[in-house]
Amino acid sequence: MIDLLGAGESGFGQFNALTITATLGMVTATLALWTIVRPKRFPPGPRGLPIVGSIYSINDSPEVVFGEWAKKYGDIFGFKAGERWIVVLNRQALIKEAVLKQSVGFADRPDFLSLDIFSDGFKDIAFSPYSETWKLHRKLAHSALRHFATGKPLQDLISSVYPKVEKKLAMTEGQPIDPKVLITLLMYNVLAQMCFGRSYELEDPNVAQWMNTNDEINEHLGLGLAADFFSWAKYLPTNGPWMLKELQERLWGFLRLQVDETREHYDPENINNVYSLLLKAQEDARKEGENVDKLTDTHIFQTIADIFTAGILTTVETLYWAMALLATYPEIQAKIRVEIDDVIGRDRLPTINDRGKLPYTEASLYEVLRYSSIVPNALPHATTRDTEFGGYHIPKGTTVIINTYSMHYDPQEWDQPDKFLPEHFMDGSGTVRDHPPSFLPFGAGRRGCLGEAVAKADLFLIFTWFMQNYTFSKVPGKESEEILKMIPQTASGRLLLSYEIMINKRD
Ligand code: HEM
Repeated sequence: MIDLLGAGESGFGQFNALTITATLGMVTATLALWTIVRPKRFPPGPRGLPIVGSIYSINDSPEVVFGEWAKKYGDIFGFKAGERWIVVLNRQALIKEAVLKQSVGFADRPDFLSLDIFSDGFKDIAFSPYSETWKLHRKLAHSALRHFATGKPLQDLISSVYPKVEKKLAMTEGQPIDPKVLITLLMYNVLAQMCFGRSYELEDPNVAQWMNTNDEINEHLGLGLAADFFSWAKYLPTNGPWMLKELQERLWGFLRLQVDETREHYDPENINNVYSLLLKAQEDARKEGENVDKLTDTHIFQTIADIFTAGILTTVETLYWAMALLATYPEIQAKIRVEIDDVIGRDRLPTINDRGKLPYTEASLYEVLRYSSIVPNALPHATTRDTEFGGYHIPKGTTVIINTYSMHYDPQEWDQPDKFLPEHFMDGSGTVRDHPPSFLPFGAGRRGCLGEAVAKADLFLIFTWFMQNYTFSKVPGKESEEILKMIPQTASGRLLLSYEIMINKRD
């Protein structure tokens, strides 16, 4: 007998299974495709793949990938990275329009998990959202830096470290040296005195440990965490967030010792370092009966951590580039030295008042900042509100990348941008061009670098002192070796790989 019913059931069952599978497939495909449907009037850009977007393309120096996309889609383009829509701004007109003219609209930061972990819940200055709390801390930090990190106090502070550097260099005279350790120790001392009123031996093992931890962070987390782009990734048993927490604890642990010590010796009648000034602000607010929710110990710790870390790492990387460039271009080095010998001579230290009198030296330093572009995409911004920009609509909360590298290497703005030429910053009459239009190494506007003035003064004093007293050259026998090689695969910046040079005292 033919089992009509059974056959019918089985046919119906098969039909049902097929329909369900097909429907599920279609729903999944639609949902997946929906993940890359652009918001209305969003800037054009690469389409990317469902779910992941174009994140797979950002696997090496993002600023280079962005340059390629800008050629294809224009100076403003957008793409999806995991769950995030990202807009990238290129070249000076658009970047300045955003950070200077529409500063508030672009003043937020994205809520990446990595930044959340690093700033103890966005309680620092650099990564916290645009808010009243951020404004308060930025203002406080600004005023503290004005007190302790400008003019004569800064000059005295920096020159107090020179004897330690001289001693160290005397020990390595005639031998190849990787100057990274030396300049980190120099800057560490400067920042420790500025922030905590404390100095360190150049050989202090804690300093070396602090440096290694920073290197580890760059190495393992240079391109951020998966959870920065996929919210569900924080539930995966991967070790990214855990590793970041552990590294952060190590980094902050050491800083905490200095914070506790400074607190122990805190004297409101004698405020002589940045951290004590922040404590005083907290104490005053308490006395006035003000709400100190925005001025907790964690906030103050995070502010000092920002100043300390940003203040050391950025200046060190810039000086590291400067030394490699000087060793590579001895003829530029010789011209700088002639100028310094003429204006300052050899018998006194360079001072902050020498600024403006050394055009070629200053032009060379600006060229180091342009050529190195150590922070090529600034820090990530985000829109504070729905924003009309460049003929497009950028929804509130969109991550925005300011590609300052595109300004610094723009062939329409610079003659031979790929070359290291101090003349880029000189005008025809021998005067330094300190604000050329396509130059923004510190960002600008609301979120511009808090330490720009400090960094420029630090760099001027240290660079000039080194040039006045030492020569930099490639290691004999290795003259043809390239030392300007960058660490690949990192979003932490354009950082150089380790190198060795000769640093010899001038006769
Ligand atoms: C060569 C040295 C330096 C360079 C190239 C540099 C560059 C930058 C850049 C590009 C930004 C991001 C701007 C933006 O997002 O639009 C930034 C932010 C910042 N920098 Fe610097 N910086 C340097 C030195 C310093 C120093 C010495 C300090 C502290 C003493 C400092 C503290 C900060 C802070 C706190 C922020 C975050 C500002 C905010 O979000 O409100 N930087 N810096």
